[in-house]
Amino acid sequence: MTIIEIENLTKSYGGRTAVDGVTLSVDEGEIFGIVGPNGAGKTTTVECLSGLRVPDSGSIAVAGLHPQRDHVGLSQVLGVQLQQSQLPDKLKVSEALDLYSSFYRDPADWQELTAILGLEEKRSTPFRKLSGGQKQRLNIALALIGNPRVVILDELTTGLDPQARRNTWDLVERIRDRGVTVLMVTHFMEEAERLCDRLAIIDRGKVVAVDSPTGLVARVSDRQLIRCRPSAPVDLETLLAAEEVVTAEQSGSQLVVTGTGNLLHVLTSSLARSGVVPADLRIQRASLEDAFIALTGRSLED
Ligand SMILES: Nc1ncnc2c1ncn2[C@@H]1O[C@H](COP(=O)(O)OP(=O)(O)OP(=O)(O)O)[C@@H](O)[C@H]1O
Repeated sequence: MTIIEIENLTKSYGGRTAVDGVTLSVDEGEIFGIVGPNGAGKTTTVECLSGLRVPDSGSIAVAGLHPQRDHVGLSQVLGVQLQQSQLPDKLKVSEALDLYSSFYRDPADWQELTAILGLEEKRSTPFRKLSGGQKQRLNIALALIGNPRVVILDELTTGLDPQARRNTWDLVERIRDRGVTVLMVTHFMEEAERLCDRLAIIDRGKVVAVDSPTGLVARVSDRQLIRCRPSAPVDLETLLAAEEVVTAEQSGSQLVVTGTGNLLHVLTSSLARSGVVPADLRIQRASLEDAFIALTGRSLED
């Protein structure tokens, strides 16, 4: 079932187009990513979705609600964690959670949320004394406090160290496991690849492609490259006879095979039939980053 529907959304700032005809739909229960370089229009899109900005044209529905007309209803079904949200320095974690709970008819149990988010020990700590990761987790708790059906997470892991980033990914999966639809904005390809069921690549205000991470990679290339060190010389002719194998070369002790489909199975079973054991076997495939470059003509850092 579709829970977010965006059709032909446009938004300009002083004559400069930030979002240029974006059409997207997000299914209930999925983790959907919006990926694109700085300035692509990602934040503007989610700000329009959450009712913080008024679009120039186009239509938006979240759980059937209109972000401007049904603002009060929307706030009960949508939780938002925006980039760089700030709380007053002296506000304690428990005070922030109490305050936000009071905005909702049926708030979540924030004691449970702080336990899930690893903030139990920080309940009496003022906002300014929290680390970057703890602030992020508090912002996530505040986005979840209203028991939303949909949560928007914008650049959730920017500024976090690799460990904190991985912990946050686990957390996003746990949020989805609670039945919440997650719409996340990111410019980290690894994050999108790891977490998102589907994602939209946005570039210069337009949607370039929408698909699963593997679907996007396959659009660009399903070519794989396998390297290994076989325990005995390999009959390359036999390997090349397989439909999946495109090239097979032996250089020194290394065997390098490229191909498509279930290449790994074809290679390992062929070697096994001749009693050859492949050591140090490594597979390389195109990455989401490669797909992004092929689809947009530039890298995320451009
Ligand atoms: N309030 C504003 N006033 C004027 N221009 C703006 C405003 N907000 C965004 N823009 C411009 O609109 C374009 C899209 O910005 P937006 O923040 O939506 O992109 P983004 O993809 O989220 O980028 P980032 O990852 O850097 O946040 C950019 O060119 C940006 O400079």
